[in-house]
Amino acid sequence: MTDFAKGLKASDATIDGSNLRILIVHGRWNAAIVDALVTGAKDTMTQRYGVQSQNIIVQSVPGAYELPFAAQRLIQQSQQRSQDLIANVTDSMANLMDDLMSSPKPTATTTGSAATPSSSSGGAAPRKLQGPFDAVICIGVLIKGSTMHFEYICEAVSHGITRVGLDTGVPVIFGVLTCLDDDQALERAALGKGADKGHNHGEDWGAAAVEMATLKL
Ligand SMILES: Nc1c(NC[C@H](O)[C@H](O)[C@H](O)CO)[nH]c(=O)[nH]c1=O
Ligand SMILES: CC(=O)[C@@H](O)COP(=O)(O)O
Repeated sequence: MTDFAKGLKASDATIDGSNLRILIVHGRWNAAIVDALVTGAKDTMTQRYGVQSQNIIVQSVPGAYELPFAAQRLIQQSQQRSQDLIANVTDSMANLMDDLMSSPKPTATTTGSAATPSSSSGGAAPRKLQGPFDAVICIGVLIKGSTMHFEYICEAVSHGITRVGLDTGVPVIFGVLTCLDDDQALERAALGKGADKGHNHGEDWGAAAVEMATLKL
């Protein structure tokens, strides 16, 4: 990795990520390298940008080829869940207002406490709204073997991840290493065998996710 590239930081550390919900989807091939990349992304988001660890959701899939499908489905489910929660809260508030409007007015002998909403509103206390994901990071490690399988997966995964972001409107960070040998992958997870361990690209992906999430494009 050139020195120039090492100096590139995706975003300004002053960005506040404390209210962000981030999804990390990762493959299980080359697991030791993937795990280092996931840790790099999580640590950067929590330690540098204040993202709360409980707001970083991690989902594994068999391999890189499954990343676009899983990212799309999890984004759609989070968006639907958020819409359902809002609808439930809206219904509960409407029922509560109906109850309040139909309850007898408090008299002078009332003990002075404001009429408390009856439980007939039926709605449970609204759960903490679990909003949709603000950004997604797809993490995988593809290492070329002896056939063209590598090329086909790289092509499918890169196009697939791009399409998920464009189709859902949620920023999806391309966190897939496409390496010709093990050493290239190790060095891009700061696990290199030489004196220079390399640079953990997961850190850059975490920073990019926070920046894209806060841009609210
Ligand atoms: N060779 C690698 C794979 N191959 C598996 C595919 O990603 C996929 O899971 C399988 O073809 C079933 O659909 N995956 C990686 O993540 N990394 C590799 O090096
Ligand atoms: C990226 C791959 O799918 C690759 O590791 C598979 O190896 P091979 O091409 O030798 O089957």
